[in-house]
Amino acid sequence: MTEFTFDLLATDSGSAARRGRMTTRRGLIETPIFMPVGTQGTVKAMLPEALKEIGAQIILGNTYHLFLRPGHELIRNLGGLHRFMNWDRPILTDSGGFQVFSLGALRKIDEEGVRFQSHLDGSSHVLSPESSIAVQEALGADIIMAFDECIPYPASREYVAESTARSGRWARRCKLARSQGDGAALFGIVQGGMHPDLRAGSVNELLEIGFEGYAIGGLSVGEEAALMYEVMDNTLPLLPRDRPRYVMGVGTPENLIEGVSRGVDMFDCVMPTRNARNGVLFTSFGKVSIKQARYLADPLPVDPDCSCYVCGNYSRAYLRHLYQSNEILSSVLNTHHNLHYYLGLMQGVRDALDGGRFGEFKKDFYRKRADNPS
Ligand SMILES: CNc1nc2c(CC[C@H]3O[C@H](OC)[C@H](OC)[C@@H](OC)[C@@H]3OC)c3nc(N)[nH]c(=O)c3cc2[nH]1
Repeated sequence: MTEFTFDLLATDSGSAARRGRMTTRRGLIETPIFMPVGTQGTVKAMLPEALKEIGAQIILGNTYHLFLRPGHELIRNLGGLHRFMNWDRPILTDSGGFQVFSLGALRKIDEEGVRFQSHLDGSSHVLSPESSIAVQEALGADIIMAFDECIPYPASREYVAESTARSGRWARRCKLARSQGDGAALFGIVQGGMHPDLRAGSVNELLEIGFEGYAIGGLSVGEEAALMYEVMDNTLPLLPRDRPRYVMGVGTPENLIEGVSRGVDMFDCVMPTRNARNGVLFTSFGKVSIKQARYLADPLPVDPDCSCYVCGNYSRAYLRHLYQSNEILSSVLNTHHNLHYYLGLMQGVRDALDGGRFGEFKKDFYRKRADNPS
């Protein structure tokens, strides 16, 4: 029996946006929510205390990475991933399929699962629905994802259909593989590429199996934003209203606002953390590339409208200096600011939905960017 619930608290009058609350065995999660990515048991450059200070409610871990290094049994023997990384709030782990395809070498996919060579030392491994669930349970994640194939884009309709059907069979095996009494919630992942009928077929199969939540996979794989939104438009209305919807790997601030408008509850993306390490900062008026010469002696904070620790204490000149000097603190401060921006954006969305003014919030979001084309 999982201790997982989802309550729909409010819906927006002018869109499909919704305000919700998840209850997990490690605490509440207010939605819509952005989940910082913590691939190898750390949200890069962030102390857990700093993550809490900026309001992170749940973070992500990666089955593929932790399975290969340091190993899920080692982490289990040390008390699980929460203890290992000193994070006592919820953790969601991906099932590893995507990473095998984006990182693994010489991989071979068949009905059993995926055989691949580690990108670290070339050693051979197999990930299957059963082993992926076992790894995620050993890590102790509070929300675990079904083992699937994230279909590359573009792909032939025939391949999309075959892969989606296989991911459906894998989803059924994942549900059967769960340990009874493990309090984690298992989410199914909808595939189907960019084909509405194959997406609908995938939804129907997952609904028949039954999951605590539903992810839309196979997006943010290089398609145009318009196509991403079209798939959301076709797929989200088919999912149960009383279950969380999670779009994987999404996205830019605009993607989050558009996804919320279409009824998405959960998002994850490496964008705020990866861009931080590359000196690209998110602000209410667009992106700032801190390495640009114009910031050399700029005394202003990154975003004068931002209330974060970084904007309260450091100038653009200093952040540019750190980046140019390749200082470790550059990644720390830039990541702190970018995650504060992403989490703050979603806090603003939740407040707007609570106040019945999401439409105004969305207009204001775009107006601020239009006034300052970066
Ligand atoms: C970017 N576009 C993107 N990312 C997709 C991820 C991975 C999400 C994953 O993306 C990184 O792994 C590479 C993150 O680590 C760097 C992971 O956080 C731990 C995150 O796990 C939820 C997908 N995962 C599955 N299982 N199925 C998908 O269809 C899928 C689609 C994605 N599109």
